[in-house]
Amino acid sequence: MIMIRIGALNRRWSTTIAAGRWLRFHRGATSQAASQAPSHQKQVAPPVVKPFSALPEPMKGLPSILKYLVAMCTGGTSKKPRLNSHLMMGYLFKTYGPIFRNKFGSMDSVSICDAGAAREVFKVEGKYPERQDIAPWRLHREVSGKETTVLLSNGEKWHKNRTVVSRPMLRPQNVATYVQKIDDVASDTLQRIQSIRAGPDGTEVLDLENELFKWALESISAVLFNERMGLLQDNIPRETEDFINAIHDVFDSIQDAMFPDARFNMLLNTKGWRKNKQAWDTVFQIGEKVMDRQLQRAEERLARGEPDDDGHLDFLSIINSSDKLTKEEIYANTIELMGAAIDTTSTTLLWTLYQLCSRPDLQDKLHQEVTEVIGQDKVITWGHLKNLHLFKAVIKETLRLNPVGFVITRVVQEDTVLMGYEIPAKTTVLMSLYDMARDPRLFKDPEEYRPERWLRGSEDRADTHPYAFLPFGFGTRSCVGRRVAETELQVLLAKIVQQFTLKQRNPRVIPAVTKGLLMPSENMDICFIERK
Ligand code: HEM
Repeated sequence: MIMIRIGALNRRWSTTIAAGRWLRFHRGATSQAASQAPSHQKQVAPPVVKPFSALPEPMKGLPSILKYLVAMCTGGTSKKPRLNSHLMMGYLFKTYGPIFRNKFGSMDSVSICDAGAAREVFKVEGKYPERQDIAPWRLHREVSGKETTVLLSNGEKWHKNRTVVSRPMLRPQNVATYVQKIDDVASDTLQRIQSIRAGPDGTEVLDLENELFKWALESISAVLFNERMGLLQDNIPRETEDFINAIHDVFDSIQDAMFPDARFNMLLNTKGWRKNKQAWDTVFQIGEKVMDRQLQRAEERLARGEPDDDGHLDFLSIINSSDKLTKEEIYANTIELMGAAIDTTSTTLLWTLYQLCSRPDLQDKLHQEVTEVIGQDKVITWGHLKNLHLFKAVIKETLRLNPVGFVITRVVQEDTVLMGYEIPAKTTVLMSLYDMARDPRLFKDPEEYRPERWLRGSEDRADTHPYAFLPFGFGTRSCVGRRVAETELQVLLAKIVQQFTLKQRNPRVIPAVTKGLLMPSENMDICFIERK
């Protein structure tokens, strides 16, 4: 058992009370801690804090392999059994309450579904916040001698890489210079959507998931290298196709390579591990080739004293000129950004289009907004984006109900107390965005897709607990591609709404499955019908 000083506990308890007060004030208490909070501070004895070992623990004592099999069976939306972590977590929260401990192979973590407790976690994330180890990805770097950088490293190493990468990715002045490239790609994507529509009435995009995936990869390549990969043409180069498939596999294999234990899977060379390794090998092999070509071009341009094609420096040239990173670190950072940029952004757009299909009234409102803000302009600019308020609200609402990264994780750096339990330093805490979004104490009518709740001045507007909605994470370790992702999403969505109305061929609810990220479980058969 971990010994914690009483003074430190009291201090933390008062912050838990503050979080609880917010919630009771707004919609009633959400956490156990809050519900136990005393009404007259003076007369009340310090609350009893339970030890770590008292945390509810599903399937306590069962071997990991058995737990894994049971977990596979609770993830029953897809045809074959698979580990649908978001469903499993939801089931466990319902059964064991908003906090429980999970021991799985070498992993020992605590899961929470409580905004006040999430706030407490971030208070002790430390100077160099750490996420849950993505062991299969890290182990691949270890065995192949590749660097871990902004996504996968920790401590001072992470900080050094993050500092270099943040500037070109997050500073609004820099992101504004990417809008033209993002707009170019979106225009080509729109043309492609128009030309490949098929199905009985010629309006359906048959493999929309893959088409949006190509859009996201084409967009991020334009931002990172200032190079178009040619993905929106009919005949894609073989190598590019391999790259796309490999990026898919990186996510698709993550659960099979991670559970019940990543190192064990590596040693046994299981199917999941082999798929993960092969995918990363391909991503590095092709990615490094593209970067070599780009760096050489950039150096030649520099030697001739010429700026970039459009007068701006691309991401790769900026980080290459920083002198703070080795060539291997530059490669690994860029590849990690690409890996993090593609499925996340394309799936978010896919979920948004799906949600819009059941809200024709909302499509009309979006059309009205885009007409007012952009009018007949062909190119969408940074200035336009500032005024697309409903578009922003729509994307936020998608990320509330369908957060592609459905849990945020942190390794707490100090002993703390969460919802009345001692949590020792170095414990990994998983915060479920998916379950918080469905909690009626945090969101009114939580299951309803209602973007209006995010609009200032709207009747539906309600205060949201600041830690209940974190689709891009929190603090210094939050998503470094957030601005780029939001820009890409707003620009393509605006162009789609300008030209089409959206309908599902067979309207139905599409459940999510977890393939590393929260993905649709089946093809959505969305039709793009030309607006009159
Ligand atoms: C809708 C799209 C996206 C979503 C929902 C999303 C979400 C997230 C989340 C939840 C995290 C973890 C944050 C945390 O632990 O606090 C993250 C980290 C990260 N994201 Fe994104 N992301 C998106 C797009 C992108 C794009 C386009 C890029 C690259 C251009 C990117 C690059 C990264 C990187 C490098 C990290 C790790 C940052 C670090 O550890 O310092 N993401 N993202």
